[in-house]
Amino acid sequence: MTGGPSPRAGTEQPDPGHPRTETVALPDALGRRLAQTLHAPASLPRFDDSQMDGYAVRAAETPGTLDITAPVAAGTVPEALPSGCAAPVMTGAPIPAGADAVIPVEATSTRNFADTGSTDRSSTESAAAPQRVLVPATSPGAFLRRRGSDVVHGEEVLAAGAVLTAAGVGLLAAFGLTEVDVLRRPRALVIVGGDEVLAPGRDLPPGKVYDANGSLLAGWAASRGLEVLAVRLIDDDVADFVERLRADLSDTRPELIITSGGISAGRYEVMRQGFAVMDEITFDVGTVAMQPGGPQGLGTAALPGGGEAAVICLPGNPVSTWVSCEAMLADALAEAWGLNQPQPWVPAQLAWPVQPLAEKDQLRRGTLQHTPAGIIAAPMTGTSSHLLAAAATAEALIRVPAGAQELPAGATVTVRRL
Ligand SMILES: Nc1nc2c(c(=O)[nH]1)N[C@H]1C(S)=C(S)[C@@H](COP(=O)(O)OP(=O)(O)OC[C@H]3O[C@@H](n4cnc5c(N)ncnc54)[C@H](O)[C@@H]3O)O[C@H]1N2
Ligand code: MOO
Repeated sequence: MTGGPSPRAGTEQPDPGHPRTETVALPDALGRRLAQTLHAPASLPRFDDSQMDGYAVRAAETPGTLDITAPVAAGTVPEALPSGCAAPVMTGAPIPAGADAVIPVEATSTRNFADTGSTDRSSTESAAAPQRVLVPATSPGAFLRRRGSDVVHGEEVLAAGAVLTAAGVGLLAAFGLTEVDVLRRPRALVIVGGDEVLAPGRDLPPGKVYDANGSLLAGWAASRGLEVLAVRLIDDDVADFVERLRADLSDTRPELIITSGGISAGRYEVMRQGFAVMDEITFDVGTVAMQPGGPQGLGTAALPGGGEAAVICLPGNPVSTWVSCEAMLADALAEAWGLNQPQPWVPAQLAWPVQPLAEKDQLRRGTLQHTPAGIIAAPMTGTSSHLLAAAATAEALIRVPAGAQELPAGATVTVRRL
């Protein structure tokens, strides 16, 4: 089995029941994708300003001794600079008309504004403040930040679909924006369970286990850029599962359904048995040549009134579920919906010998050490898919390709940092 959810262009509207974009407040826009191309609504900087705490001068009047005018604080509008004068300007302050360069204060006879006189922004009076300053030679444009030198009004700054980084969010705020239109996150429904699986927080009768996968999948899906609509914890009652899923298809209208467990060869395989009786679901289950994460299901669910959801069924062992997400589903989401790219697979050298499986790639959990010679990958002891505690300390997946021969220490494998 290859692939993931049926690929769709990142901006396509899969469900007519939901708008393609939404408006979010700026801090919440981090990591979201822009709905429309952004053209700069203003030039940045908005005015010529000073790059340094220093003196605004006419370059042609340097070097020399100049009269000191009133200081120019950031956030004020200065008088024009008379000839023969130097205006103290603070970083970010507008440049007085007539000045064409700034000389950092430490390059002048003043050395440091902090020790010279009043902190009253409007005051020109100070017993300690010198009246004249000796400045070195400079040239026009020195230490000036020209209006529009970052971006010019009307210029394209970010393309539709671009992921907003922290710098991107800061840029929107610098333009004075408080909210932005972003592409809606694909809507995911998580279904986990089995008769033995109970929600954490309750007493645990003998033979039962707490649901690890609901939280695991919900957290992982949100971190990959999905909107998690709900986490449904079901038991092995097939009729109940079908009824609840039909209600969810109608009410929550997911674009992706991620299930965990209930798909292998047992007597009680609720997902597999439930999907089989639902006409609105096409579904196939098979095995990929990978351990953990062998059993996998893939399908689609038709939504009432139009639209469809991709159905991804992951094996129930917690490490199998998790490894399936990190090694396959992340790539499928990036390809299908343009969500964040997972870490690349990169070469590394085994820290110690490893015996591969004969016919399946094995995804060992391990730690990485970065050395001048490259990355050393140390696989953890134990390969079984119930070893969640070990997985929780892993830094990387280590792909050990199928083969008969033991791989010696130093053999090259590929690793994906988690
Ligand atoms: N005869 C065969 N048996 C099994 C095969 C096979 O090929 N033939 N494959 C094995 C492999 S590999 C895996 S992986 C599992 C996958 O089984 P299911 O996806 O059907 O998962 P379950 O049987 O429901 O559960 C497996 C295991 O995981 C625990 N589990 C399930 N859900 C949760 C949860 N939400 N939180 C915590 N733990 C969970 C469950 O209790 C079981 O221990 O099948 C093998 N068997
Ligand atoms: O593939 Mo199962 O996931 O080995 O445990």
